[in-house]
Amino acid sequence: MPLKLIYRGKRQERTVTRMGKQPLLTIEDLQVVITRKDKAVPVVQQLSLQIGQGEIFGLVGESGCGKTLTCLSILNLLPAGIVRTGGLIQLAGVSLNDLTAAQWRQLRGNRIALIMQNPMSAFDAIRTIGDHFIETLLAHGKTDRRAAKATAIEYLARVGLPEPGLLLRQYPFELSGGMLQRVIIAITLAQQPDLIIADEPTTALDAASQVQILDLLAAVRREFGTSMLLISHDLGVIARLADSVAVMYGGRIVEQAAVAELFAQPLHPYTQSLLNARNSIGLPRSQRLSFIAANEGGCSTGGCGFSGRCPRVSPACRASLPGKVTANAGGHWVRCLDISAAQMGVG
Ligand SMILES: Nc1ncnc2c1ncn2[C@@H]1O[C@H](COP(=O)(O)OP(=O)(O)OP(=O)(O)O)[C@@H](O)[C@H]1O
Repeated sequence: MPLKLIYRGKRQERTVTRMGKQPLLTIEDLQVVITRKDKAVPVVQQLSLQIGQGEIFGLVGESGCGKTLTCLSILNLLPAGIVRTGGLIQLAGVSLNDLTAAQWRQLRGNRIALIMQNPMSAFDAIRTIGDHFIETLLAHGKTDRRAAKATAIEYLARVGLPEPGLLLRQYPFELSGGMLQRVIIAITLAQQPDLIIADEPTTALDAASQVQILDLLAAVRREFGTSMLLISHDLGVIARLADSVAVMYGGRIVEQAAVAELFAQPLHPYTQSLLNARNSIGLPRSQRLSFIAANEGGCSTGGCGFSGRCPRVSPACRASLPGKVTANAGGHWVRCLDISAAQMGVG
């Protein structure tokens, strides 16, 4: 069932400013470290990105490259033993660096909402969908219980869930994974956040539910103008939804571009391997164009983190970290020493 949305107030203004010049989220030089056996191991380094109003920004990379810790840094929700040691994070031009605990509580959900990978883990098994929905709205100071129930019914219907009144009385185990993810999206939308962070929102779902949830997120952006940071290890998901994409490897962004540009002209050898691996899904392993081994995690502190696996490696790659090279127009850049002038569109 399609979203039937009526623009009101704040929402209407947001749609008008969609894809405008002022970035909604700015991250500059984010650094995150894990303490392991009294040693600080960097796991996210030099990470900078901007997400525009109404933009869907994809962050892609294999397991352990630092995608989730980047999201949790934005929400100040890093687990114990993992700390942000540097970087600036701004929402609509306002720094989030020095917020109090109360300000963070206010910001989460109301301004920035998180949709996680496994919808079941977001629910308490002994509480109904209605308990979750209504208490979330009340906790964010939106309204009284009666009005919260009416809002819950309205938003459950908007995300295409049938019989929302009945649904409020059901328990999480009575719903499929796809339905629970819809409930989470409904709860998220009811709080009218400026930014949704969707961390692998379809990974735990069956194939049919995956497509439905991706279509729903596309409709949310179209109808509400909400900006999104979409995390995925799957380039197919990014291609379907995102406007721009950053490719992460070993805790760093190694390439960034508009989605169409990245797919048409991937420059970093790691991005090329990711695309080749995707194109060869379904073929026997021996016939695949390439196969990428799992990343051990942690950032390289010497040369390029991909140098150990790179087919185009040179001694210089192991000696120093490649800087950002701007390629073509439209904000496409890459961290690689082996980029020719022709590839950069200047030769
Ligand atoms: N709670 C934790 N304690 C210790 N190390 C952690 C913790 N969470 C993440 N890490 C480590 O930090 C690095 C980055 O992890 P992160 O979860 O951000 O990766 P990811 O790209 O999101 O991977 P995945 O797709 O598997 O979730 C990895 O080496 C991971 O092992």
